[in-house]
Parts: sequence; C-alpha cells; structure tokens
Amino acid sequence: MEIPPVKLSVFDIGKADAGLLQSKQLYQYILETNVYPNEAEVLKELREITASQPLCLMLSAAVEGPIMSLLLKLVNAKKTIEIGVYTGYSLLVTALALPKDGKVIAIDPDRSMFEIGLPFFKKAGVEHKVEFIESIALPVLDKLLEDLSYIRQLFCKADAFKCHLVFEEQYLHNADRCLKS
Ligand SMILES: C[S@@+](CC[C@H](N)C(=O)[O-])C[C@H]1O[C@@H](n2cnc3c(N)ncnc32)[C@H](O)[C@@H]1O
Repeated sequence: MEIPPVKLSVFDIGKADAGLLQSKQLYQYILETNVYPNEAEVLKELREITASQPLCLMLSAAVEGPIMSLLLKLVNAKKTIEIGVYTGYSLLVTALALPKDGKVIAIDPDRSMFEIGLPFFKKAGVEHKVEFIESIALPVLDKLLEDLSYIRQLFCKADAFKCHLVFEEQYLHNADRCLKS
C-alpha cells in the first residue's frame, strides 16, 4: 500500500518524530481523524494565528489538548497554574475545561505573546478565569506557597520546563516548588 505524503503544519511536523508513534503518517492520521475535528473552533483559530509567529514551534501540540482537558475534568480541577504561557494555547485548553468558578494563574515573563491570545479568551468567554502575571515563575511560586488555600488540589502545567537552554537553572527550582505545592 502506498503511504500518503505528510502534510502536517510546521509546528506539528516538528513534534511528529519525538513521540511514541515514531511515524509522521500515523501522527497525521490521528490529527486529521480525531484531534482537529474535535478541537474547539476558538482553539483552532489561536493555533492558526500562532503559526505566523517566529517562535511558533513553542506552541503546545494539538494532541495534548484533549489529554489535558480529560485530566483536568477527571481530577475535578478548579485552581491551576500555567508556567510558560506563550500565546496561550494550553492555557485556553485549561480555561475551557475548568468550571465557571475555576481559576488559572498564568505566569510568563513575556506578556506580548499572551496579548496575541487574549482576544481568543474573550471570544471563548473564559477571560475571567485567567489571572496573568508577568514574571518568571519562581517568585510567584514562592508567594503561592504561602497561600495554602490556593495551592491545595492544584493542577500545574509547566511548559516553561521546555525552555531548558535559556532557563536551565530555573528548571529544577520550578519543579521543586511545584512538588512542594
Ligand atoms: C514552550 S512555551 C509555552 C507554550 C504554551 N504553554 C502553549 O501552549 O503554547 C514556553 C514559555 O515559557 C516562558 N518562560 C520561559 N522561562 C520562564 C520562567 N522562568 N517562568 C515562566 N515562564 C517562562 C517563555 O516566555 C515561553 O512563553
């Protein structure tokens, strides 16, 4: 049987080799038959607008969305922390999965990228669930550790962990604070 050519977008193709599947064709099949058809329209729009950004490879993979959403619902999460927001794809996945009174504290030292995603949060009607803090994560995590009411039953998505090269030093410290919480 002839294997069809791979037609993945620039940021999805970058993630296709690294996963368990080890097959771009299989990865594309899963995206086209399952992930993209079930992706909320507003997430799709944010993903597409992020593709025009120079650092679009930082965007969370679309396949992560349904898994995160399922996890958040399974643990009945209400309070979460997002470390490393970029344009906010996984943050929007989270905000959509949380109940009406849910809350995400979103931390990133670069607010300009979050601004790109902000209109999509407003469009989705979940802007009120997001508190953006323009900072590196450590000082904010330290402050949150003092506020036990927030950190109890916390769901943490830490994408800044992916920025090993630039933020190697903070990687372990962030992990340590998250484990403490
Ligand atoms: C891989 S991107 C995040 C992707 C994002 N979660 C998404 O779904 O598209 C990593 C982000 O971490 C941010 N970042 C880097 N170091 C950080 C730190 N020490 N604390 C918080 N955010 C950091 C970067 O500015 C960048 O926006």
